[in-house]
Amino acid sequence: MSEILKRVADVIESRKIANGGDPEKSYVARLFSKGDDAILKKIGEEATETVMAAKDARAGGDASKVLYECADLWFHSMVLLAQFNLKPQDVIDELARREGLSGIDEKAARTE
Ligand SMILES: N=c1c2ncn([C@@H]3O[C@H](COP(=O)(O)OP(=O)(O)OP(=O)(O)O)[C@@H](O)[C@H]3O)c2ncn1[C@@H]1O[C@H](COP(=O)(O)O)[C@@H](O)[C@H]1O
Repeated sequence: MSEILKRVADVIESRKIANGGDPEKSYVARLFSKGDDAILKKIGEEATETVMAAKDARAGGDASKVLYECADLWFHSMVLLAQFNLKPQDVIDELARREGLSGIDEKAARTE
C-alpha cells in the first residue's frame, strides 16, 4: 500500500475518541465524535462536489478541481473505513482480488 495512505490511515486511527482524539483540536476527532451520520453526510457532500467538479471541467473549467474533490472523497472514505475498523489495505486487497475479472463477466456469473 502507498506509504501516504498508510500514514494518513494511522493518523485517522489515532484521532478516534477512544484513542485520545480531541474534537477541539482535530477535524477527524470531531467527525468521529459526531458519529456515523456526520461521516456519511461528508461522503455524500464530497461525492456530489466531485460530480460537479467533473461537470464544470467538461464545460471548460479547471480539471484540477476534480483532483481536489477526489482527494476529499478518498480522505472521507478513509474516515468511514476507520469508523468500521477497516483499512485502505482492505480495499486494495479487494481490488487485487478483482484484478483481471471483467465487470461484464462478473455480472453474467451472478446467481441473484
Ligand atoms: N487529508 C485530510 C483532509 N482533507 C480534507 N480535510 C478537511 O475536510 C474538510 C472538507 O470539508 P469541505 O471541503 O466541505 O469544507 P468545510 O465547509 O470547511 O467543511 P465542513 O465545515 O462542512 O466540515 C475540510 O475541513 C478540510 O480541511 C482534511 N482533514 C484532514 N486530513 C488529514 O487528516 C490528518 C488529521 O487531521 P486532524 O484530525 O484535523 O488533525 C491531517 O494531518 C491530514 O493528513
